[in-house]
Amino acid sequence: MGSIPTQTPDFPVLYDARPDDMSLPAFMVSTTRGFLPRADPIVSLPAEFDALESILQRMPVETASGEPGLLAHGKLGETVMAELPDLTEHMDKYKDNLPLMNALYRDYSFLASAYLLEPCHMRFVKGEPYGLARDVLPARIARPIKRCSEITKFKPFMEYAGSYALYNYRLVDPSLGLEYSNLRLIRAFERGLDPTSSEAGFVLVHVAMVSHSGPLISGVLSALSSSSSSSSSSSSRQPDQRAKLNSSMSTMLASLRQVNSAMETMWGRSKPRSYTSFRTFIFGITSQSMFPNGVTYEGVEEYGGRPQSFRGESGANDSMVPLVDNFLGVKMPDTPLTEILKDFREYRPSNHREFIAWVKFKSQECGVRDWALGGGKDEEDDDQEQVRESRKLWIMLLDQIREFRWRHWCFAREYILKQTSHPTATGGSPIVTWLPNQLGAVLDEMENIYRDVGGNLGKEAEDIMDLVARQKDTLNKEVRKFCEERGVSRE
Ligand code: HEM
Repeated sequence: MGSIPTQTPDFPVLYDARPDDMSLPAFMVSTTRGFLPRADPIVSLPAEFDALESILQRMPVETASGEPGLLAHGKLGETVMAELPDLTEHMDKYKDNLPLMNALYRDYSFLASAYLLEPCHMRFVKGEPYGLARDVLPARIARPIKRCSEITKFKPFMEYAGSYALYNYRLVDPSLGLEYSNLRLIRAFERGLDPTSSEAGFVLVHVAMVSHSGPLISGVLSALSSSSSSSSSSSSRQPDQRAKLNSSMSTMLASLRQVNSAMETMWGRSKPRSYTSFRTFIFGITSQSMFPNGVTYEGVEEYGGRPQSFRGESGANDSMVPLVDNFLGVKMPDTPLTEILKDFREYRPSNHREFIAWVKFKSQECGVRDWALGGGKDEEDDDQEQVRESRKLWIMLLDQIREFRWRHWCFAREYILKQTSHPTATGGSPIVTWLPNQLGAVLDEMENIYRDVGGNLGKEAEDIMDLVARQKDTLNKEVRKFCEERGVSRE
């Protein structure tokens, strides 16, 4: 890996995503592409993998031509056993091309999930419970997925960024870029190769949201650099640093507003009633009734025949919200549900994970929160209007995270809770209580901060806080109702 031109001396965030550099991992944080891969995903595999390509094209319930595919007839498992050789030996020829390794990881992970969950899908379409999935991944899938996951540093199971969502889009016309109507899926389980399908809408709305994350990252970086004084002692901050902090937070706010408005398009692009039919294939192994004893990865020496367990792909592995949580230092309750939130961090591209951890460390080291909220020594020296602006922006940033998590709770209600009684989400979290754990924490945080700074932040902030009080009440009632109906505990 050559030297990388970076934005900050502390963390190698790219300001040039270097799309043609195949020696770098596909996913590295950049101020231009944010958390999207450095270049649009590789679509085609080398000829040695033709057998894999052929099965993947015939695999979806509805193929690109509109014909029923292998999963429509429950024929995937036998086709894999009849046609797919173990291609692991070809993988290492390409190991220095990390984006290509990522494409192979995506494709093997699609095949692995479809292979394992095919029996559950066949029961689901007959209106039966999921029952048990296959619990042995044959060597012809297990060995190559293990090898490319080692090289790409993903888990050897489908992940959100590296596979299902962020490495699964192509552009119809490259000159039109990431405009929504120009996006198509590369791989699908159900009807996703039709761009108007709910499966395509579900995935592509994630891509559309993340396409706005570049300015979020620039804003965070510049807010952190404005907050660290040259001597790292808060008393030496200059007045223009607060102006820079405020303008950086405004940049973050503008980006989050775009992310949230892209999220709102989910309702029209992916229908609540269609979600459960493609979701069968994105469940993980961890905490799922379909995999009571994990999955054995045949032929993978390192596992010595011991069954493995991995979480399923989930937006919970996206990096935007955790980035802002860490920048703002949002306090999560000390509950087993928060432990799941921490575990989700393990399922991200390693560079995203390191960046998010670095932001947490840096934000604490610089004391951004205290300074922004006017609790530091500088308060008397700073222009009071500017301090008030910082406080308001802080509340407004939290409000964007509240909005994201509130809409999310509405998604969970409409796409999942009203459609199915299966108690566990794709990532393996308990469906009724997990999202409210974090949403409740943000609502509490907003009330605490607003109270501690003494309010008085203007009409816009007052309206936000009124909404917070109402949503807190509604959330409590809804969670209580769902818990009672389903007989689950709130913790
Ligand atoms: C129909 C749309 C969606 C549904 C039904 C849905 C469902 C869920 C569920 C059930 C969880 C709990 C974690 C788990 O999987 O075990 C979750 C978490 C999460 N999802 Fe989604 N999701 C949707 C869309 C999105 C989109 C578009 C994004 C954008 C990046 C996203 C980002 C997240 C995040 C960040 C979390 C963690 C929430 C937190 O930290 O409080 N989701 N989602």
